[in-house]
Amino acid sequence: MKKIRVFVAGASGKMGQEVIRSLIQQDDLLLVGASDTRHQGMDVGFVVGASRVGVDITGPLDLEILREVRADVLVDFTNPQSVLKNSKTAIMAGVVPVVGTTGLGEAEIDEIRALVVKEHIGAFFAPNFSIGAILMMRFAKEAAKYFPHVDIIELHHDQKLDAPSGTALKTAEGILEVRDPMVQGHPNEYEKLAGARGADLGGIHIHSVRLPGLIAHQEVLFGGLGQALTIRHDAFSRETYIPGVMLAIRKAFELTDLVIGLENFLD
Ligand SMILES: NC(=O)C1=CN([C@@H]2O[C@H](COP(=O)(O)OP(=O)(O)OC[C@H]3O[C@@H](n4cnc5c(N)ncnc54)[C@H](OP(=O)(O)O)[C@@H]3O)[C@@H](O)[C@H]2O)C=CC1
Ligand SMILES: O=C(O)C1=N[C@H](C(=O)O)C[C@H](O)C1
Repeated sequence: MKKIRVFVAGASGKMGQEVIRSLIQQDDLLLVGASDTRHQGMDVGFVVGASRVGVDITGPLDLEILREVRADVLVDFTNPQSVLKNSKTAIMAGVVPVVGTTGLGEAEIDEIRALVVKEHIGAFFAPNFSIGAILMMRFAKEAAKYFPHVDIIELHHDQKLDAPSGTALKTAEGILEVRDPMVQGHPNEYEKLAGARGADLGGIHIHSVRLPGLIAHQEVLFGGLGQALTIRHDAFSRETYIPGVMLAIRKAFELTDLVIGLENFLD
């Protein structure tokens, strides 16, 4: 059986470490390299069962490293500043990027889409790899057909760089596929403190909370006549994302275009 050769960028970060711990236990996937700007030049040990598996962390990703190790897939959990360059480097090296890093704007996604077409290769981006979060987004889209008034509160750990979260944005975009943009709240309302009503996407207000102790949480709050409906998802550990990442590596390997969202790989 040919193993899928996987390179991980952001390897010593919170997500990168979880991904590597899982990757080295998969029979059909092979970790061929790992890069990180924080711990470059280090051999990081991962304990699997009774053994210690050493992984060399190289510095920032480049095209030569990817070619040298004959990677098939690049998994990227880095940061909003690095992800565009890393994804383009992978595509140019003939490697399929599987990207969990959030914070890219529409223009940057369009750039990736154009490059994917030009280079005849696949690419996969997912703002959230957790099945519970995918269901939350699906249920929110369904509820919005009946409850057009909706606010989103996303809550994350205080090391998160981008706000609002990729998941909150995708939830709002999904809702806007089923209900038109509209003004929510009183038309004459005003903010006594800037930002009090949160960010606004098509009238959907998005509120971002950052606190130590949190991982990733989101509430989608719908208000209707004499009633309210709340859909909430909590990630209590980063293990929640791993089955989705492993599935995406296997599926993305066969892609020939840009696909966004894990829901595309679910029945
Ligand atoms: N899609 C999903 O399901 C999920 C997405 N995320 C997203 O994934 C990203 C990473 O999250 P998290 O693991 O918590 O973040 P961390 O900050 O813990 O890890 C990111 C790591 O990437 C390193 N890095 C930065 N630039 C590069 C580069 N060019 N090449 C190699 N490594 C680099 C950082 O090093 P340094 O400190 O030197 O910058 C850091 O060690 C975030 O955008 C987050 O929002 C997180 C969880 C789930
Ligand atoms: O930074 C994080 O931690 C997370 N980021 C993603 C996002 O922006 O939605 C996914 C999840 O919420 C965890």
